[in-house]
Amino acid sequence: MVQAIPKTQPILKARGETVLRVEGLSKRFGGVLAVEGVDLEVRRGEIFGFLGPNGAGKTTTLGMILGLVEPSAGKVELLGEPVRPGRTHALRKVGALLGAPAIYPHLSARQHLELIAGLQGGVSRQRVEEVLEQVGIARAAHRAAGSYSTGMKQRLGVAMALLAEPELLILDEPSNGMDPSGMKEMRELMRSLATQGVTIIFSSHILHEVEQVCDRIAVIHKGKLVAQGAVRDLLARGDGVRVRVESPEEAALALGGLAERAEVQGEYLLVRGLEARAVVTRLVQAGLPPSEVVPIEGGLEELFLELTGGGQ
Ligand SMILES: Nc1ncnc2c1ncn2[C@@H]1O[C@H](COP(=O)(O)OP(=O)(O)OP(=O)(O)O)[C@@H](O)[C@H]1O
Repeated sequence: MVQAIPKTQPILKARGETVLRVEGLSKRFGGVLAVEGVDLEVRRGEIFGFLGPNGAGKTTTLGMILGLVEPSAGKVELLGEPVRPGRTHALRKVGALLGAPAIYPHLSARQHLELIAGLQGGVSRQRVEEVLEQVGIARAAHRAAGSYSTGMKQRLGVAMALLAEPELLILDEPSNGMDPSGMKEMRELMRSLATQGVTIIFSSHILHEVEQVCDRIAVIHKGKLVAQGAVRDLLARGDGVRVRVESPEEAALALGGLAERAEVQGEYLLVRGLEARAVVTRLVQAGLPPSEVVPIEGGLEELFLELTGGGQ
């Protein structure tokens, strides 16, 4: 279980202020345009999910945000400061875990953290203990990390990223390789950290994971951003209404421009992005009154599959 902890969290700054702004970010690797014109905005205190199928460009984007990968175009502003590889003060306030953490199997979790504390300087012994509690591995902190489960190793990785009391935590596929209970623990850990004031950006190709824990998400597909917004708004976008009409094709034309999407399905028309009442009103005005109106709860999964062409 994740334990609620410290009294020493630094973040009492205004929730909602922008901590990360990404504009027109692109990255080309030779002939591959891995990231193309991505815009992102992440606000303080939120858990922001960066969702996309394998190879969509998530890791490359996070690498550019962290100043590890030089963008081909566009800009990144972290905590109000432009990110330039190798010389960005704001990066000191950012903790990151990209991929599996570097773990020495014979060292305990506590020894890992003490080692990093020594290298970073200015990190107290008390902070090491706080972080162990914070990620929920205090009781196993004396054991050799080689004996830890995948979930515990990831927690240790998060603990390492938290040592310097970051304002922003960036996690690339933190649940990769975990079983469902490990993934649940990671979600609980993220929630617990967010309530302590840490802003979190994490990437995932698993919709379910993102949907359950995030305030807002961005969906990337083939290097391009295809959606960004509050989870509840995107959920609503996946919803729709199915109407039975005499001529679904004519009805689709009548709704053209008003609805986000209108798709003919046999005798029915599936309409998204427009309330049932507005659909009916418009169809009646067009002389095409529906004989049946059925609300559809598509949800995020349907939207995600549509946006990414079914790719996970
Ligand atoms: N150093 C590199 N050199 C060449 N191509 C690269 C490099 N890094 C990434 N790519 C390519 O860029 C694209 C995006 O890769 P990226 O790793 O950012 O995707 P991802 O969404 O993180 O995927 P995954 O979930 O599989 O890690 C892929 O086509 C990948 O092959």
